[in-house]
Amino acid sequence: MTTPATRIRELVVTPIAFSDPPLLNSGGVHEPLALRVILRLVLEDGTVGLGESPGGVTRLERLMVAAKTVVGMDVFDTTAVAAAIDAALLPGVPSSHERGWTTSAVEVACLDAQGKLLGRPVSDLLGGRVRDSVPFAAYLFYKWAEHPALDGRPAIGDDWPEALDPAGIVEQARLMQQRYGFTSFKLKGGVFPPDEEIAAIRALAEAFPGRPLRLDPNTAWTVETSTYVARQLDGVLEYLEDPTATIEGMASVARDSPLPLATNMCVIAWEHLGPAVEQNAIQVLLTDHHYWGGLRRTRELAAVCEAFGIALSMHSNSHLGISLAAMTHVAAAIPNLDHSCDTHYPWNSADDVIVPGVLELADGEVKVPTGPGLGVELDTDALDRLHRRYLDSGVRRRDDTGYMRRIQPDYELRLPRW
Ligand SMILES: O=C([O-])[C@@H](O)[C@@H](O)[C@H](O)[C@@H](O)C(=O)[O-]
Ligand SMILES: [Mg+2]
Repeated sequence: MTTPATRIRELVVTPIAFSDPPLLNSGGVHEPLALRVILRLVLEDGTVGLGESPGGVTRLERLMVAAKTVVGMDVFDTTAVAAAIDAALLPGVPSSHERGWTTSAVEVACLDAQGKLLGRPVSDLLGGRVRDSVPFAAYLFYKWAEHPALDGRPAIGDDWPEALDPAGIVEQARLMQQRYGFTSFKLKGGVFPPDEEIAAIRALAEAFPGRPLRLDPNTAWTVETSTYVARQLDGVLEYLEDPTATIEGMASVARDSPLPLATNMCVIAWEHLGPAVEQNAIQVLLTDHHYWGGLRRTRELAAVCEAFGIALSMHSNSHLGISLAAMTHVAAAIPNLDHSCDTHYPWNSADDVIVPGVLELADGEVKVPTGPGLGVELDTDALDRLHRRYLDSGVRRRDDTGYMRRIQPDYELRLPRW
């Protein structure tokens, strides 16, 4: 009997490390290296599907379990592939959200391989694209000019100036606009006292009149502070993202907030949707295929949001081009994408693992690739280089707080802080 060409022969799992600037958030500061894992799903006929997952040793170990589980399965059986990985992880990983990170990355690699076999873009496998390009927002961060010299290592600079006050944030927004043409802006807050961040948003509103603005302090505020900020920025922000923790906390803010509230923190698994809807805790969901079960499940999530009148946006973490391609395909296939998507890509794109040329951020948008699968090609030299960097660096998990403490020993993580 011959082996079907669509059978999965191997899943190659490669951890990588790439440069990241000193971006500040409510939990500390980004380290000089960020971690991801690149997947190559190899079929019996030699077709290779690409995937990209957030890194860190825990996620890596789970992907290694997935790599053993999927061998011999058919690449078109994505539901069975996800169920098999889920079952293999379940004994040690009770959280469906946590298991979702692994199944999602493998699903993207399966869809890339399917598209290559069929000669069709992934967006076609998701029902077809409803837009030819996907809008993204500039993701603004308070940042230091450079990673300071530490433990004998010299300082590490980058091509974005320091941004620690409203003028610095406006300058960063102008650069983002010049370099990528963004027309909407998100500020990562939770770094300075709320009135300083309100001032930064007001400065952006003055510099970019009529442009959509958002603020996301990653739960740095109490319910009272969140309500205060929402009232201050009524008519200025399109939405306020995760001002405070938990569905209950967000529901309390929502009762008194004139602004829509958005989340990528308190509604992160299917079982959270019921309580969030019952309590009217959120008006916008930032979806993320990396943990919602992949691209098809994200499409389904969009339909659920439509049913309950929840608007849709998209979340991002530090990522490279395979993830950007996957985000672009799924966003292209979702009719009710109500807001431009987040992306960290400008902060990290210099170190990408894909061959340049297909995915370009221009005019604040990414054109949906029309080639087979995700439409991007792996740069294997870049992959080898970033894998070596991972091996040599010794960095094995993201630790924004620990890194901040090495620079400012009296730094304390407090959520809420204000
Ligand atoms: O990279 C960061 O510092 C962000 O805060 C990230 O960790 C968040 O996951 C994300 O961007 C968000 O919207 O909350
Ligand atoms: Mg967020």
